[in-house]
Amino acid sequence: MQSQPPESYEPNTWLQQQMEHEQQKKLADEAKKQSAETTGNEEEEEDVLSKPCGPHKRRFNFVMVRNITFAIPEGYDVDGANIEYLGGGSFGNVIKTSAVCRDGLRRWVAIKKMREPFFDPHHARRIFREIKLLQLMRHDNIICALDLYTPDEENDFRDVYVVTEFAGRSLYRILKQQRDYGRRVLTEEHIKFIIYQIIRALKYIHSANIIHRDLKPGNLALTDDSDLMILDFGLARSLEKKDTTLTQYVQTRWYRSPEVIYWKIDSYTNLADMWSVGCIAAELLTGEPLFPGDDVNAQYQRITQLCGSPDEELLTKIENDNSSAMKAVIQSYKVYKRRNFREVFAAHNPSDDIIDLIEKLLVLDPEKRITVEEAIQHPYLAEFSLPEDEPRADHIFDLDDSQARTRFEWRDAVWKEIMNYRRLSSSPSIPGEADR
Ligand SMILES: Nc1ncnc2c1ncn2[C@@H]1O[C@H](COP(=O)(O)OP(=O)(O)OP(=O)(O)O)[C@@H](O)[C@H]1O
Repeated sequence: MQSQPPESYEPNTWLQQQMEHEQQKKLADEAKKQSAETTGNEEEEEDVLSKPCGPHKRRFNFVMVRNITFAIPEGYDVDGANIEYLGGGSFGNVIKTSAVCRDGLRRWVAIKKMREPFFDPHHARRIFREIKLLQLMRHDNIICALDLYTPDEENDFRDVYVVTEFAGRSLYRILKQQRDYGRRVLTEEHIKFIIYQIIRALKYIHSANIIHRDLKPGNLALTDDSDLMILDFGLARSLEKKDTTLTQYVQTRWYRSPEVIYWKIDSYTNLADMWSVGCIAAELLTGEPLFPGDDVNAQYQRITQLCGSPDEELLTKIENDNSSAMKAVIQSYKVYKRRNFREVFAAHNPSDDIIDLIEKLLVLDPEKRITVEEAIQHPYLAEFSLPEDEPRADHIFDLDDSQARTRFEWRDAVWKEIMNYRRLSSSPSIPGEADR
């Protein structure tokens, strides 16, 4: 059981403190802006920077974007015209700007300000995992942390910022635009290259014993050259570790595998990610989400209408892995036969190979689903396949996140991550860094 927070940190008080903190920053920001406007002094920008603060005594500009105050470190571009709001999910808000990096190049970067990172232990653990994985992953198709900071002092630590390379537009936005304008921008070649890169990244992720658990178009970004990056590792976890607490958050339901939603809740494996790849591949082909169920029952119906109901063998596994009650529930649903995928997708003129791959991905029984190592060798991807350039992780990632911690202990752990963050050559440079 999680220990209770001290009284002064009851959620309401905590929230109130967060809001006051935001308010103070807003006021400071406005005051600085006004003073800059009155003097009209070009050099005023220097004065807008805060005093050195945070664990590394960096200086910050406090910039408002969509009513949210972002602490942007000295050295990053803070010209409002160059700052773009990319979006906000349940766990943070993201902006795009640029910064001169340690290798001398200017890069577009995405700055994510975590939303109330230490609100409760689950939330705090999610932030911890995301930060940990963004530092561990080193792969062309996976986003990694270029900077990790807070403007706060340790005794008043509330805000966490993670900087990653700007990875292009999200696949969600691209697909939505296709639908909105009724015009296809993703060609067959694009689709194949996208699927190849997702599977190439998953080969690495799974070899590190990590399950992503949240693969969906919104977590995949594409550059103008069609280079793909997997974003967002907040829901990822180590394979061996059981974790009941986060199950409720897992994945946008449409891309979730049946064993995650219905029958193996806590013991699913990395094959759950392969189901998500199947859903994404079918969506790329048709332009529409494959299983857009309004609720879990509707979702189940859509899945079984296409993939067929569980057969006797799978029902026995469900009974053994879960319970006979679960088996009975599954049996109470209407029974469907698996459809012929070639016929279902015929209107989109698919190649035999893409249909064969989707059929092998969208298999109800995870033990019979294609693995990432098999998928990357599938004939559909042969055109891009280059085994010597499809790296596996060189070790299993230890997330150090299995023990129960209070949100204050998670906060301490995140503080340590920020303190010990090792900057890359592609990380934004800190002015005067070379002299430090
Ligand atoms: N490095 C990046 N490059 C390009 N776009 C990014 C980058 N990081 C985040 N984004 C975009 O910013 C938006 C917000 O991202 P964020 O991870 O906070 O939310 P989300 O994934 O939409 O939601 P949730 O975290 O609730 O699943 C998304 O549209 C995402 O595609």
